[in-house]
Amino acid sequence: MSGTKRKLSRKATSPDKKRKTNLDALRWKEVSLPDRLEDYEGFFGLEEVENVDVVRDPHSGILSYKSTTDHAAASDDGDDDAASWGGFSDEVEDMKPEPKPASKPEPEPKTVAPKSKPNPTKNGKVKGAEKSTSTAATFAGLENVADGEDVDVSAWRSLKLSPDTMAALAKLKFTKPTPIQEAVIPQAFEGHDVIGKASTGSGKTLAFGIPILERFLEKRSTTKASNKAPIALILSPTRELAHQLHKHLGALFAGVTSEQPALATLTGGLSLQKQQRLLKDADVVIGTPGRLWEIISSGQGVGTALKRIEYLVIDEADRLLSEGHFKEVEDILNTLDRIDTNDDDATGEEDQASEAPASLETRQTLVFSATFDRGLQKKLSGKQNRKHNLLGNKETMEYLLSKLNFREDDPQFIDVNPVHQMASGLKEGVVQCGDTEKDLYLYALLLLQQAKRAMIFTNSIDAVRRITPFLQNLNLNTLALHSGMEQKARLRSVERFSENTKSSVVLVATDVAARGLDIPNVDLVVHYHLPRAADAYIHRSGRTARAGQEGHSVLICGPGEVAKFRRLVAQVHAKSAMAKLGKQGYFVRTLNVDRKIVSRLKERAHLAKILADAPAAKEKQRKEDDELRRLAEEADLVYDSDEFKKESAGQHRGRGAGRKKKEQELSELTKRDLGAMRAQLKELLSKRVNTGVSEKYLASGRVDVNELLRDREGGKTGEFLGTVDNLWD
Ligand SMILES: Nc1ncnc2c1ncn2[C@@H]1O[C@H](COP(=O)(O)OP(=O)(O)OP(=O)(O)O)[C@@H](O)[C@H]1O
Repeated sequence: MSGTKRKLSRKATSPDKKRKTNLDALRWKEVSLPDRLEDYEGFFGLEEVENVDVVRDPHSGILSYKSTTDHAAASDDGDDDAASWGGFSDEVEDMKPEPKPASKPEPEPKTVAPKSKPNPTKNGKVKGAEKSTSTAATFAGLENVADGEDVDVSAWRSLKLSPDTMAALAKLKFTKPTPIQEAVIPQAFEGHDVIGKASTGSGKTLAFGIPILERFLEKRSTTKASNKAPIALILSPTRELAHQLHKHLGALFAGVTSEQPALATLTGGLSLQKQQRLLKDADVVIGTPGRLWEIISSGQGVGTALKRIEYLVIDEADRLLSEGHFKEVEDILNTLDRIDTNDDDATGEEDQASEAPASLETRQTLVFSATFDRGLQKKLSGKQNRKHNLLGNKETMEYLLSKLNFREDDPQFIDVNPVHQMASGLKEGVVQCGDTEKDLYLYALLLLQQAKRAMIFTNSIDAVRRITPFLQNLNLNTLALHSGMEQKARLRSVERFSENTKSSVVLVATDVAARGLDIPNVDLVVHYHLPRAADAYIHRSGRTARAGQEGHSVLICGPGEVAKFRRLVAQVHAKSAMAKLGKQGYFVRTLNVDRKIVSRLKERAHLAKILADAPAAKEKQRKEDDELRRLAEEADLVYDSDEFKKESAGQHRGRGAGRKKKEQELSELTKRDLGAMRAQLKELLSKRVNTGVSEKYLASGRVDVNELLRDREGGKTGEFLGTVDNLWD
């Protein structure tokens, strides 16, 4: 099975009501499938359409489709169900732009630079949203914005934005630009290529989103509908980030009162046909390299259309190639850059006679991340930098930049936080514990913290699979996110974690969630495993303390991880350390979690762990048994699993023997054993835990993590790295 299946349902109608139409112009509706079907490889979904007759020509035998009502066929302006798709699930809010005018004036001749700047509003005040000076407003607040109230957006005036964009910003209650927006937007308007670095959660999305919107607004009055092509392509390393970008940009575009840019997001795991249909009408295309290349290489003029983009944006650039997208990224860039002399492009598509010349000269490239190699700027300007690359991503970034066809010799390098890598409102801590105590300490930390919403990062999918039921067994509302999950389930987890920002919820994830995800009000990030590289630590920690808010990042550190963590912290805080030289500098504080309290949680954690691990151990055992039985049958032998286990028990020695024994014990637990444990755990969870301090109880979270992480003037309590003098030890 492959692709989306379509089902036509027939209804009798009089022939005079029928309109001949083509398949893509019909109003296809998605049919919900049972969950088990979603895992079918290559099967993206089922769509159906009503009020359509299939008519066979009596002479030629050719089939055609005739709509029996005006509603069956989607109008040419793209007003179909597919065009309304966007955001985190197939049913999410409608990002569909207003219907477009039937015709537009001729396109303006292409200019090289600078791009013309839009008109500012007179006083910077925009009707249409409430007055606010908050810079911590987020897109999540958009739903609450009431039209008809005033928001003072005069701080944006120096950027000379159009009234439409000013109105859109007012609706978002974004009263002033963030530093990266203030620095990048004028450069983009002047036609420069930009490489932008700013800490996590500092508003990089709008630093490129606003110039794209301005260009769209400027162009829309001069572009003929028939000559329409996307003006921007945004490449994202992960699917989640691509959908996040769609949501953010969609929220900005939705504030434009006149015609809005249409977004198409192309990611794997969701319907290919739907995305291809959206693409036809798109002004701004967001894509992950794999799916984007799949669509470009399938032909249909997509590569040709994308050659005309005026903005190429690479978000989280230092991650793009490390996601294994090397080949696709290269193919996409080659397609964008190829100047077609006669007929074929990379995909074998025929060039359209009406195609505008390749936009190589006018296309600007905007590259962003929170973590770039410190020596990158010098490299770019041709100076050799022999220093070590502290973030370990030099090669991939250098390679990517060498492949990008910048318009200028020297792109503008904008680093708005050269000293501090981490968000300013972030406090970092570490909990030290034994290797086998991590689950227990994680539970203790989640109970002790005042925070309600936490993201737990692990280095493996297996760990996510294990920790999620462990925490669920302890009555913590826990969701999972990893790349082994079916795409819709991934988006559902993010959506459920994001949607109710007031409830207590924990998201356990691999690094697939480390970048770009902008989920409001995450109070705590926990690194269950030490991240493999410093940039991962920065991006994971950056899921909290966003948009000027406060947050905490805590590493649960086993004995074997201490030295590596010290090195990692030294890398991340290297420049801050220089800046603070001679003064006390605590970058990461030890959280002295009271061992007495932890020991009172031990029994709960032990039971929860058995209950979480037993099903997986049983499943593994079942698979092993099946395989051995099959092999025995092939050899004409009788397989007795009990006998086999007894024999092999004696053989398991050395590394992994303990784990194997534990797995076996778990797999042998009966339903009854597990039921008894569940009852015991329930009993324990119903009781409060005495913290031993003046008869205080843990249930309400008596220990304040914030207090533990507070800077103490001259004091050494809770210090992890000590003074900066020791930083390089
Ligand atoms: N000018 C502004 N005023 C107030 N809030 C803003 C402004 N610009 C963006 N934001 C908000 O800041 C939050 C973070 O923005 P964004 O996701 O663009 O950060 P980022 O720098 O791309 O982060 P990351 O590096 O983690 O991807 C978003 O919720 C966004 O709504």
